[in-house]
Amino acid sequence: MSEESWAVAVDVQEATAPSIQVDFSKKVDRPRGPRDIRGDTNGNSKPEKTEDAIVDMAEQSLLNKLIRKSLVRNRNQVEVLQQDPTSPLYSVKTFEELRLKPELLKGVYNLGFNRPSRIQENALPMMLAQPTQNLIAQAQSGTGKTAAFSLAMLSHVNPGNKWTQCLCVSPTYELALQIGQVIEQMGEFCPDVKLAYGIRGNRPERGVKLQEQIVIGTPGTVLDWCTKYKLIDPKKITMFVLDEADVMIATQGHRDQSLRIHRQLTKDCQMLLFSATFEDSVWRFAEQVVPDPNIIRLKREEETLDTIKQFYVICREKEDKFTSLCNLYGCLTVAQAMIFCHTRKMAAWLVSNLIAEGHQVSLLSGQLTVEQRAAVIERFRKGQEKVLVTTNVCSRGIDVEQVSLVVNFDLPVDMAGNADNETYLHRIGRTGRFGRRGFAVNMVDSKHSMDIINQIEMHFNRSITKLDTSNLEEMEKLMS
Ligand SMILES: Nc1ncnc2c1ncn2[C@@H]1O[C@H](COP(=O)(O)OP(=O)(O)OP(=O)(O)O)[C@@H](O)[C@H]1O
Repeated sequence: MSEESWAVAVDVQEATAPSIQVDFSKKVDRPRGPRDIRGDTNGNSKPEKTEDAIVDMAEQSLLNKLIRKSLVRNRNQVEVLQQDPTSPLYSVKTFEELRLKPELLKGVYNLGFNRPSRIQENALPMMLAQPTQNLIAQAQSGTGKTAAFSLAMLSHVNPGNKWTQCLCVSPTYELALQIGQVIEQMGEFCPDVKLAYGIRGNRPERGVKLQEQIVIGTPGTVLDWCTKYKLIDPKKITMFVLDEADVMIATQGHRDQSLRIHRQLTKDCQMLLFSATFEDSVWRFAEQVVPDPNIIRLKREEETLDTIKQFYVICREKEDKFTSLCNLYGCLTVAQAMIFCHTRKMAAWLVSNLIAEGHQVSLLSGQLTVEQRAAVIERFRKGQEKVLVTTNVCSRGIDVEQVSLVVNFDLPVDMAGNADNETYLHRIGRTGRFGRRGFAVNMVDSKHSMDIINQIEMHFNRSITKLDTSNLEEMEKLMS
């Protein structure tokens, strides 16, 4: 089990224990060619994901969508593997070059998109090409995948034909709604193109074929609509989009339903598959669903420790850690800080103590709904609270540019109690971004946690300096 799912398990256990209530209102890889995507050559397989981890993946995707207001910066080059390497590779720098219908172009500009994102530059011409081409695209969340396939669907349909032509499946009800919203906004000036939501609770009349050209939904309902209720004729589907493939295949049922929908489509149907990550299992699934694919991949921008000063503070127990934290915070002119705890209970304890000290703190906890979490992040982003306390599980994907201090109140460890270097990098890589300077402070409360600091130092080959938070002068000097 990964540290993340382990921490989820800890949180689940803790959920049954009485928790401290905080009143916020008071204070507030590997890319492989089309012919080379079969299985893992090392024979390695990742452990099965737990149910919690699956829920967490879908929730994380939704959270990302809710909090994201603009494209994620990424300076990496897009990798393109064409099915036919001899065919010219088209990429566009403007939306005009795509020769979209004027009303669709108007919708794109109306969303505030001035030019295609990196992944869109290559993906859009491929998705709109004639004869049609299949595509597998991988890029992290926030790089413009949803906008890309929404545009492709809106451009693809013939509004004069009153039947479903594009099918898009997404892992959850909420994610489907989010995609639908993008399609609706982008298609605002295309009144003849209609969209239906194939999600639970939505029951059009049985046996009467839908007139909507685009259907977006979850695999179970969409499958029912195709087979049981006969609302859609799968043979008339000419574009099939599978979004968030990594989240989809994490649930066996979704995976099978997606394959059953796919099996009813014709071989001429254009297949498009999107995923934020690409483990081997995703590749194997993609291979089943997308024959003869073009592949586009945008690597994640590497996180780096280069612009981050790292420290550790020796403490005894949590009260002592708390005092150190207050000293530290008092000494620094910190824009914003993120503090990581291992469990929900510890995070709640810390928040209540910080609030009692008069700090403006928010808590990002697994007990909150996704919408509440999005609201907490949004407030933090706007600077309404300067400190965000969180567990690792809740914090993935949060980019707040003005964070200049990250505190590991609890150090990141794996199941065996060893340093979790990847999580360490994720956490502190949030600060010191885009050339800014950042600080990371690690609380060390045992010999074991000192060993972890040593492991982290060795792993990254960067020294972590001892800091005495009771010595203001020294601290100011070191952190200046
Ligand atoms: N060409 C563009 N120009 C400006 N903004 C864009 C462009 N394309 C997308 N965006 C915006 O960037 C954000 C991320 O885009 P989008 O949701 O399409 O990315 P994604 O890769 O699908 O990520 P996620 O899976 O998290 O939704 C959205 O707020 C979207 O409106």
